[in-house]
Amino acid sequence: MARILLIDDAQDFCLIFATMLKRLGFDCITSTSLEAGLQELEKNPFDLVFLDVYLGAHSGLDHIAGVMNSPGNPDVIIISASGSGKNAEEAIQLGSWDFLVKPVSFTDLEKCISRCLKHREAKSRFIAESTFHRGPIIGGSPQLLRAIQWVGIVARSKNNVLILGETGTGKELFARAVHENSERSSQSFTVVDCTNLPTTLAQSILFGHEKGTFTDAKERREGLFKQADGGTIFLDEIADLDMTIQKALLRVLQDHTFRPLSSRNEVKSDFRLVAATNRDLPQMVHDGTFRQDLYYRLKSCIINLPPLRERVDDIAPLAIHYMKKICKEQGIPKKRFSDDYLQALREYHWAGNVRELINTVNHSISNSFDAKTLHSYHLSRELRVCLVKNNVENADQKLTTDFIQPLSSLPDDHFSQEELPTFKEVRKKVVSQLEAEYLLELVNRTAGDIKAACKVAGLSRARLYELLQKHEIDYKHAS
Ligand SMILES: Nc1ncnc2c1ncn2[C@@H]1O[C@H](COP(=O)(O)OP(=O)(O)OP(=O)(O)O)[C@@H](O)[C@H]1O
Repeated sequence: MARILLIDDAQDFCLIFATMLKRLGFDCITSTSLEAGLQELEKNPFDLVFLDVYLGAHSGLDHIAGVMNSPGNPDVIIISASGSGKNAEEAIQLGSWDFLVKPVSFTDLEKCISRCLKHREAKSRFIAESTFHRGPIIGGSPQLLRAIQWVGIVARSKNNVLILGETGTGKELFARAVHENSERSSQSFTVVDCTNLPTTLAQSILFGHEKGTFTDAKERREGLFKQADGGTIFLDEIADLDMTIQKALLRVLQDHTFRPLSSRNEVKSDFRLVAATNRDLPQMVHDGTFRQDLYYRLKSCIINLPPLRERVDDIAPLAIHYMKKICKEQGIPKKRFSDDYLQALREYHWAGNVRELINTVNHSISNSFDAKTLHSYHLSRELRVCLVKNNVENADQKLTTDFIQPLSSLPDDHFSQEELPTFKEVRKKVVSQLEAEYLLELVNRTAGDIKAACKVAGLSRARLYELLQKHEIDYKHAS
């Protein structure tokens, strides 16, 4: 029987809800606070979680992803006393199955639960039956596994696919996975980098041309859409296509036919389109730089790739995999990772995602010479500055000596006194050293430009002057 949890701070509602579910034949566990609910989720896997929006100081909406990533990967239904359209939209965008407004009628509740559980069952049957080849995709975080599951489902359909994610999240890797797991896997996978497609030649590169169409057209050219016949065409960075090509593409997507430049005949191609972008397409549609009709055509099947900072569990396996690969390529023995190195990787924000992580590991390997173990001091200066800055800002919440020590060695005499200093004294000393280290780097990087320094550091001019004075740093004579 399905396991259902309700997290709602209204005790009387919990009672009524549990009674309604009992009448529907379900046992429902109820938690009257978010904390209690999250603990309940860690104890036992659930199939379905009803989550209130206003939970004391918390918003249920902020915890949809967390709940969905808990053991059993439950589906989430948001339940709220206020029927705010904005909340409903946000809930669905964040992955909630439905949005119910209190009071919920017995019939609506029954319908909603039965649909959700039926869909959940069908999905798990489908996943159990399908064999998904993840190829070179590394990682086991719940967020990544969910994306992989979805790729498995999407790959078997015939739909066009749109992959969304920040730069370096693996959009091309996932596009290949869609192809490799589809019935077209034995056919070609054609990659088009729309960013580097020269506008004047784009039509001819994509759709082909006849001999003599323009001065350099010495031969007839087939075009990439024809080459992809039977296979998959991957349009990377589709947002960079110019408006004329967007219009032509829309037609090609509708009919799967097109006319090469200067040709009298239409050409047919049975391709499957997978497109990707790291841009905000709805915003581009709003700004008039991306065609709305094309966007609607593309968005029927979307794969969202989460950024690396939201799936911290993938960082170590990825780093280890790429460390082994790089060492093998360079013909050197494998390196070990110290705890402080892995901890530093976990703390960083990875704006460039997996691509940046690979470059970082590569840099650390070169920087470690013949050392067998990588430590945080083998990381690039830029990354260490970011970490130090982060650390200073969050010093009060997460100051722990084992994390700070590798980033910035403690003062030499830190534990040399006979008596162990108080935690407060050590903290003050270490924070002060980190501040000085950061400020020196800041001043050097901004070449003494105080305005730029304030912007980078996110500090007011007065606060920055105060800190510079405290550490006796002369910003005017930065090297
Ligand atoms: N989950 C993963 N497992 C293994 N390697 C990965 C993973 N995700 C990304 N990579 C690697 O990271 C690098 C960047 O990935 P990819 O080119 O697919 O990103 P992208 O999202 O298409 O980036 P961009 O938007 O900049 O084109 C590649 O070397 C890819 O192999």
